[in-house]
Amino acid sequence: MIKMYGIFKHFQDNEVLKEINMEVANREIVAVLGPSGSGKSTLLRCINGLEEISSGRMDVNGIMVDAAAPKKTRQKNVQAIRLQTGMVFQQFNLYPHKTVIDNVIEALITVKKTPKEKAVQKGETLLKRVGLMDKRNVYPSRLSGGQQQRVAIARALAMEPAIMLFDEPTSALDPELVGEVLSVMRELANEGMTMMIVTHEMKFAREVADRILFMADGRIVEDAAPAQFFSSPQSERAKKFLHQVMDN
Ligand SMILES: Nc1ncnc2c1ncn2[C@@H]1O[C@H](COP(=O)(O)OP(=O)(O)OP(=O)(O)O)[C@@H](O)[C@H]1O
Repeated sequence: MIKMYGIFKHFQDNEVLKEINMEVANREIVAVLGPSGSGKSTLLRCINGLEEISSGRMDVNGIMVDAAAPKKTRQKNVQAIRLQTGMVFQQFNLYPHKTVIDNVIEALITVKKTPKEKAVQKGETLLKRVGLMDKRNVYPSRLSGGQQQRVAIARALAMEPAIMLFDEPTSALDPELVGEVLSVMRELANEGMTMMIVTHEMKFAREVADRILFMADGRIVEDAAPAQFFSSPQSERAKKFLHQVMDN
C-alpha cells in the first residue's frame, strides 16, 4: 500500500512534483501516464527513496517518511522502504561480469545475507518464472534486451518486495521484444502484486491497470479507471496527450 500526502519535490528552483495526494491499495495495478517531463519518474523515485521528498509525507506499506522528520529518522525509514519496493528501470543495469544467476541473487547475499545455497534455489525458481532457466550461466551481454529486462525483473523479485515499481520497462527494447517483458508483468499482475508502472504502452495500461494516474506539470491531473480515462478523459491536457499517443 502506498499513500502520499501533499508531496512536493523540487530540484533547485524547478518544482517537479506539486502537491501529490494519492493512494495505491494492496494488489492494485496503477499505470502512470503523462507527457515527457511531467514528473512520472520522479514520483516513482520518491516512493522508493531514490529521491528525497521536499515536503509532505508518505506511507509505504506501513513505513512513514515525513519530509519534516529528522534526517536520521527519514534515512532509516527510506532504507526500510527500499526493502519493500522492487524497482525496474528502462536500463536494466545488470552486472556485466556476473552470470545471470549471480545477478539475480547478488542482493539476496549481500543485503539479506541469505546463505548461498538457499539464494541459488530461489534464483533458479525466479529464472524459471521469467522463462530464462536455460540462460542461468551466461553473461548479460549474450542476452537480448528483453531477456536482460526479464533478468532485472527476477532480480527485483528475489528480494520479495511488497510493491513493484516499473519505470518505462520496455522503452529501451526493440519492438519485437516488448511483448515478452509485458507478459511477465501481466503474470505478476494476475498473481496480485501491487504495481505502479510508468509506461508508454497504452494497450497494456488499458488492459492490465486497475487505475490510470495521468500527470501533467508535476500534478496528478486525472485519477480514473482505464475505461473512463481512455474513452472520456476530462482534462484538455489528457485529451491532447491521448491524441498524440494514439496518432503514433
Ligand atoms: N536529478 C535531477 N536533477 C534535476 N532535475 C531533474 C532531476 N530528475 C528529474 N529532473 C527534472 O524533473 C522534471 C521531471 O522529470 P521526470 O523524469 O520525472 O519526468 P517524466 O514524466 O518521467 O519524463 P519522461 O517521460 O521524459 O521520462 C524534468 O524537468 C527533469 O528535467
